[in-house]
Amino acid sequence: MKLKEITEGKARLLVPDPEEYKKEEKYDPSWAPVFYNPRMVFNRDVSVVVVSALSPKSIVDTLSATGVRGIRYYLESSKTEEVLFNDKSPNAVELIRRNVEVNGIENAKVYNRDANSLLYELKVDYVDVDPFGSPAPFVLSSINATKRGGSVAYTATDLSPLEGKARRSCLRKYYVHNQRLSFSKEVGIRVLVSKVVRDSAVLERTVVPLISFYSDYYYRVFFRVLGGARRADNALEELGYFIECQDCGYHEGTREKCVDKCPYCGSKNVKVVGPVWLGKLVDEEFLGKVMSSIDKFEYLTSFQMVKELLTSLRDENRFLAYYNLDFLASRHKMNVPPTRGMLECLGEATRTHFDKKGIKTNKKYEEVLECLKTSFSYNR
Ligand SMILES: C[S@@+](CC[C@H](N)C(=O)[O-])C[C@H]1O[C@@H](n2cnc3c(N)ncnc32)[C@H](O)[C@@H]1O
Ligand SMILES: [Zn+2]
Repeated sequence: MKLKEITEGKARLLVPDPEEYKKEEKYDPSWAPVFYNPRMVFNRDVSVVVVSALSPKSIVDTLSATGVRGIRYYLESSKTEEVLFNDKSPNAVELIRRNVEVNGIENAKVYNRDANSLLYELKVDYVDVDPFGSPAPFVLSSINATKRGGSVAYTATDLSPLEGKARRSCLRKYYVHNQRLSFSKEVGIRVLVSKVVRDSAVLERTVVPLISFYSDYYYRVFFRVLGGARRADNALEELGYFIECQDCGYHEGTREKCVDKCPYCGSKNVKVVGPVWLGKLVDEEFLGKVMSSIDKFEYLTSFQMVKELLTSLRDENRFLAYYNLDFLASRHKMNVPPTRGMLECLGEATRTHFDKKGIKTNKKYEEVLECLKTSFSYNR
């Protein structure tokens, strides 16, 4: 394997040299013998910051590839007592061993196993699941491998099922009846949380979302894992459905599955999606802890972006499901209103990191529509 040395965060890493694996001057990380994607640096930077607030004693980097995550958590988050690395690819394992040595990681164990079978043999404080595509095949085993009170994180890059484009795939992987809605960027993450809540309940455990976000082409969610059938039952109570009227643009989250007409305008042209997570996507106390120690991560290349993301997550956490202004305006045959004007008009409202054209508010739908008309007169 032709390698190149790079740095990411505080780690020195040997990764496949992209120049060697190009095809017709193009490069895709999946063409190299071991996967390393520079587009995921932001995901890893946020993860380093979050894992630092979790301060786990033992970590498993379940799908390690180059080992970058486990190495960075050890160097930048907390000197954990034990870091376990795993990948089913022998090439990856060889590279992980070299990278572990280059970075002087003591207490590392490197496995060359199928992730699911390994996870059923472990109990650790923090499990990281960063797969190709969907994390669904690893949810049960990773929840099982997390100690009570510990944490687990998932990356999902399979946006097509999660956002309701690949509907059958969404049903297979997540058992959610999904379809395209104007706020599907947020629906997608709530489909993922719903799956993790339901799988945890099977094990008489539950999960509390600590930090959940969307970026670029993936979702990332960190959960606290708690024990107890009663808690699992309570979490299931927070699942429900989104309905969206295709005529007037009204939407809501509801426990009611059989909605056949729009509660606002009476139209039958209504889409229903679910079961989705209708609870909070962020634990505000935990987010406060993360933000209070953010300054020690000033060295991160994406430091400003991480701060902006955390601030946005804090601001939008009190609202459920954003309105996409393009969609609303098109339903009412109007020009798209200025976002600033809408925010000023509504008062109790915020932008959302899910969508540049999105706003979140808990104002009544009548008021949203009123602002759609008047927001043009606000200062831009
Ligand atoms: C997206 S890559 C991981 C990237 C890495 N976490 C990072 O941040 O750069 C997924 C890795 O999972 C490995 N993999 C896929 N299925 C697996 C399985 N069932 N058990 C163990 N490893 C697996 C692949 O070989 C690949 O290296
Ligand atoms: Zn309607």
